[in-house]
Formats: sequence, structure tokens, C-alpha cells
Amino acid sequence: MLQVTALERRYGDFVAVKDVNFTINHGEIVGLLGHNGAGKTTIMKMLSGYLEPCHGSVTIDDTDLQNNLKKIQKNLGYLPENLPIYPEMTVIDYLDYAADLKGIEGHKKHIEIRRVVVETDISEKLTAQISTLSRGYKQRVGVAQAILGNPKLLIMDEPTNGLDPSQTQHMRELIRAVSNHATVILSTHIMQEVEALCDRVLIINDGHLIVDKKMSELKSSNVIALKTDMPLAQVEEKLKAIQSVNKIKVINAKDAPANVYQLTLGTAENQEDICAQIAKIILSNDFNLYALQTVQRDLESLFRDAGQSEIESKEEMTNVA
Ligand SMILES: Nc1ncnc2c1ncn2[C@@H]1O[C@H](COP(=O)(O)OP(=O)(O)OP(=O)(O)O)[C@@H](O)[C@H]1O
Repeated sequence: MLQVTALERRYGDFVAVKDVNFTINHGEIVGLLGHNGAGKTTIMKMLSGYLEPCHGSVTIDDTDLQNNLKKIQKNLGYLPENLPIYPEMTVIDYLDYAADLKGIEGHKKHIEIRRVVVETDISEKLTAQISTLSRGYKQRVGVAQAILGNPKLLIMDEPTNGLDPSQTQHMRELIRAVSNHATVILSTHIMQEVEALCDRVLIINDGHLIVDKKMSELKSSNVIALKTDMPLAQVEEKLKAIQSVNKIKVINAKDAPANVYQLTLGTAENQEDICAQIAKIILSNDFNLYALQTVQRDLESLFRDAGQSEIESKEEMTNVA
């Protein structure tokens, strides 16, 4: 649905975004992640047509964005990082104006404004001047204008910025509901947000796209954690029979007689079969098996290491240990 090809943006001589390519299908919720200054906002501005790329293209349903800006922006919702909300306007006037900009008219305009006011829970502030609103309420007004007209593509820069926990939860539900009829791209620094919402993650580093993976792929690792009283020498000898086990490391030997071992596999596939084979070997040799589990990557550390040449697998072995 959304296709980004060789996208590039310079600010003077500085290259903020370089050769970014990805495709996003209808109904996906995609998280755009990266450290401060990585280029996320620049990409989002180009996706929403507010900033022209120096090179490359954005097409939505095979229609070029730059050449059909007005038409596409009617079906696009954008929550920018710094809301361009007019401080002197009241909330209701601002939503009315935003609806006009999207070409929503007449009876439909009233219905739409009512809908977004309810969905973002801002009815009690409708007549308040925007300059008097708290950060969280301003954010909700920004989200309300973004979802006006049921856009097919919703782009949100830090959507839960400034919201309290219950509003954050509410916003997540809202984003999920929107994704039933739209593609959603959101940038965030909050990993729980990514875990709770995203089907896929794009990680940007120094203007380059360095990771484009489904959540499930991103979290899966080729590591199994094993807790047993079988000593290391025997574990090494007996598990040789399983070809996929490449490396065995003792993680925690303090809990004697049980050790926690980290088994690195040559592949991230068939882990359940490999676990079954390991269990059989331990038990058939009359040792105790206290724990055996595949280890998921920890998103926080993945994100932290995003600038490294190779993203290391930092596993959470603590549960087993
Ligand atoms: N108008 C501008 N003029 C010059 N440089 C800019 C401009 N806007 C952004 N940049 C630079 O481009 C780079 C990418 O900025 P961008 O705002 O896209 O990053 P970001 O990933 O959204 O960061 P953050 O998480 O801090 O919001 C940064 O180095 C920034 O300083």
C-alpha cells in the first residue's frame, strides 16, 4: 500500500535520511524507532507530504505523493512531533478548521468532529482556548485532528507523549481500532508501546534503515536456556549428538548442584524439537531438568545496540537463572 523508494533528505550539506526503502501493507502497525536525531521525524514529514524529499519517492496505492499531494492528504492523518496547534483558537474551532482542510463538509463534518471528540475524550475542553490546555490535552487534540475523516494512513510522531497511564492505554486501544481500517506508522521511544502495538519495526540509525523486521522475528533468538544438575563436561559431551547446538556456556554455577547453561544454536528454527531432544538426553542420563526454554530478545537492548554494526542478541537469561 505504502511504498518508499530510495528516500533521501538533506539539510544543507547534512544528509539526514539516506536511501531508505520499505513497503507497508494495509492494516499494519509499524513502529519507527531510532535514537534522537536518527531521522524519524524527517521520514515522517516526507511520508505525510510536509517535507519534500531531495531524492526518491513515496507512493500510496501506486499514486505518487508529491504529484498528488492534496488528494492523498485528504486520506492521511498526521500527528506531528510539535503540534502546529493554534494557541488562540478554541478546541472546537481548531477541529472545525482541520476538518475544512481535509475537505470534510456539511453534516459529515459534524458527525466526524463528534466522533473524534468522543474517541479522544476531549468533550469537556471543547470551548477552552488551546493555549490553556495541558500537554496531555494538547496531544489528544492533535490526535483528534489526525483521525478526522477516518484516514487510510495514520502517521504519528510520539503519540503518547505527555499522556498519563490511563490515557496511554486508551490511546493504544484507539490506535488498534484505527488499524482495522488503516495503516499506522508511529514513532516512539517507549519500548512497551512497540511491544503492545506494533506488527513490525523499522529501526533508523544515522538516516539509514538498519532493521526492517516483524516483531516476532525481531524477538526470536537462537538461544536456549537450560537449568540442570548435569555437569558441564557431560552436557558438552551428550549434547554433541544434537547438531544444531553450536556453543555451550555456563551462565550461573552458583546454584549448585544445578547450573544454568546458555546453548547457542546454528539456527533460530525448530527450537521446540531441539528442546525436546535436550530434555530426553538429560532425563535419560538420570539428571534433573529444572528449566528449559527458548530465549526471546529483549527489545530495550536491541534498541540500545541499534547503532552497532551487528545487532547482538542480548538475552534475558535471568528468569531461568
Ligand atoms: N530543519 C533542519 N535543519 C537542519 N538540520 C535538521 C533540521 N531538521 C532536522 N535536522 C537534523 O536532521 C537529523 C534528523 O532529525 P530528526 O528530527 O528527523 O530526528 P529524529 O529521529 O526524529 O530525532 P528525535 O527522536 O530527537 O525527535 C538531526 O541531526 C537533526 O539535527
